[in-house]
Amino acid sequence: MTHPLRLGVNIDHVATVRNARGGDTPDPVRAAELAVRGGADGITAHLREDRRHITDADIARLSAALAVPLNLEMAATEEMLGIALRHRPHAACIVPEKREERTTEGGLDAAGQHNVLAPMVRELAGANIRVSLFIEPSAEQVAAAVALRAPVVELHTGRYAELEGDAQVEELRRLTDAAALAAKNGIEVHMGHGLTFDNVAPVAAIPQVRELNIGHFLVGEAIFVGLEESVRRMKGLMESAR
Ligand SMILES: CC(=O)[C@@H](O)[C@H](O)COP(=O)(O)O
Ligand SMILES: NCC(=O)COP(=O)(O)O
Repeated sequence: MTHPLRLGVNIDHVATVRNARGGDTPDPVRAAELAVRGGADGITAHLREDRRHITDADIARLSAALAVPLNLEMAATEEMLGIALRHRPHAACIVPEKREERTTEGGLDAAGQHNVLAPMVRELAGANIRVSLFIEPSAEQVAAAVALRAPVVELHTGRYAELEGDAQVEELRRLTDAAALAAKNGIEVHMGHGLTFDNVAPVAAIPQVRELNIGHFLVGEAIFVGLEESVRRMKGLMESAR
């Protein structure tokens, strides 16, 4: 059975533009509302340790204002766990962070960080927060998510987005295989990072995928057509691919 495919719109880079001048505009909350009008099923926001874009105040305002689920992306730290437990978003996605990175460069090493992640997953789940692990599309990392009893994985599509030709086809096969393995083990499958109008369809066509999280491209496209329209077009491409 092919489930309906949800779109989570990541509004990090609305905050990037806002922070460029240190003012209040463009407002990420207004962006979230426009994304929802365009068909977003949820909003994703990454509160990075360095607060380079989304801030603690943004998370508080989004938590109060959103009519759709908030997916908080967070590093596996005590600080971020405390913030998540305080705001209790619908979902929390644990992602790797490296200070010097320009953007997320890969998935969480769930296999190598089992002992760090296990109590965090338990505490978030105990607070009725749907926990997701942002991992590479590999059997090892899917097995680690099973061992951690994570209800959701988000498979990293950044490599797929960067590759071309046969290498991209091979990465799509890795994503397809990892999605099937995760679903077979009762884990809900999401995907995200680097997805665009041009590359989303083959990912959206993977039957086990329940949610795509897309941000940077949509915010960039919004400069030309507006965020509501860029979200609407992405949603249409996702629905046509199913
Ligand atoms: C985890 C992921 O792929 C993105 O959602 C993440 O937010 C990327 O970090 P930046 O938004 O800072 O590029
Ligand atoms: N987890 C992926 C996400 O939220 C958005 O990633 P991107 O589309 O900004 O690359």
